[in-house]
Amino acid sequence: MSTTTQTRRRTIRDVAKGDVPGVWLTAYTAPVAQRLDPHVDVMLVGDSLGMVVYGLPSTVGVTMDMMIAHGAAVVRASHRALVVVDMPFGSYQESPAQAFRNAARIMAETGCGAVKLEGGTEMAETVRFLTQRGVPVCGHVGLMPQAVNTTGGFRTQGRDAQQAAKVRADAHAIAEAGAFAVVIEGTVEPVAREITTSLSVPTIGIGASVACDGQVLVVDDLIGAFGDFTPRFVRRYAEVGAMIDDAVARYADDVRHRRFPTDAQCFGTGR
Ligand SMILES: Nc1nc(=O)c2c([nH]1)NC[C@@H]1CN(c3ccc(C(=O)N[C@@H](CCC(=O)O)C(=O)O)cc3)CN21
Ligand SMILES: CC(C)C(=O)C(=O)O
Ligand SMILES: [Mg+2]
Repeated sequence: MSTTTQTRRRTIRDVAKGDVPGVWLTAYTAPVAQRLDPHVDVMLVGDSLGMVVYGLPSTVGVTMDMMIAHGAAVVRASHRALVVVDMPFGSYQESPAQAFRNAARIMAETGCGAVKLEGGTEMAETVRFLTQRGVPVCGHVGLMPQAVNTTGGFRTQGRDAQQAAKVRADAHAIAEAGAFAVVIEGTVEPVAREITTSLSVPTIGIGASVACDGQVLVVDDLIGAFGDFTPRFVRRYAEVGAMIDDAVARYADDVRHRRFPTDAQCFGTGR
């Protein structure tokens, strides 16, 4: 028996609704997962990796194989946080059976503790099908990036009464179907607050106000490592992009002026 502190990995029971807000962040790679693991409750292997890691214009082109490769890396590099893997576009919308087949493959091949899928009332039957068969599901309502081609852009949801009613109905349907948590993205505060008050499972906000039971962000956004755009809901806690620029510029200058390498970086000079 090890004498070091052994903490078993968080499960969906450990991230239930509570007084202390849940800390969720995306992670796509082993080195990042290793750093986040001590600090967060949940690491989300988000399909945002398509835009952040692969330079795709949206999350629509993300594949099962991409999610599985990154999900497995994040699970390998962590031991404490619950790992949730996004189901990519096209892997679950067809039928509950298709969703189960792909969710089971994600869980078996990554070792993650849960999957997440986007959708509201139309996905409730699928969420019920999965949760009744051993697949913990996190919902995702409000701004649903995989629907970018039907919504015509990444648009905040719930600003008018009709939209607000839809986001509310979506969150309730998914929770009622057995989701252990519901991500609310890009939704105005009154709607997020009402949903949070009326659900028994935690709401996890991203651009959905402090009223939610927890928060999630794309980690590259919060450390300033993603430069293509910065949604209004992001707070930058570091400027890693600028640090990389500076480091690489200095390296390039040193190489061009033969200041790198020096003897300290060599295995023997014969001098
Ligand atoms: N790096 C990154 N961060 C994310 O949060 C993220 C991704 N990628 N990729 C997948 C989706 C796409 N997301 C996005 C993308 C753009 C906006 C955006 O431009 N929003 C505008 C205006 C929205 C409005 O007012 O309707 C903004 O100013 O925030 C928001 C969410 C969130 N997700
Ligand atoms: C931002 C979160 C909620 C997400 O779905 C993702 O990163 O793909
Ligand atoms: Mg996603």
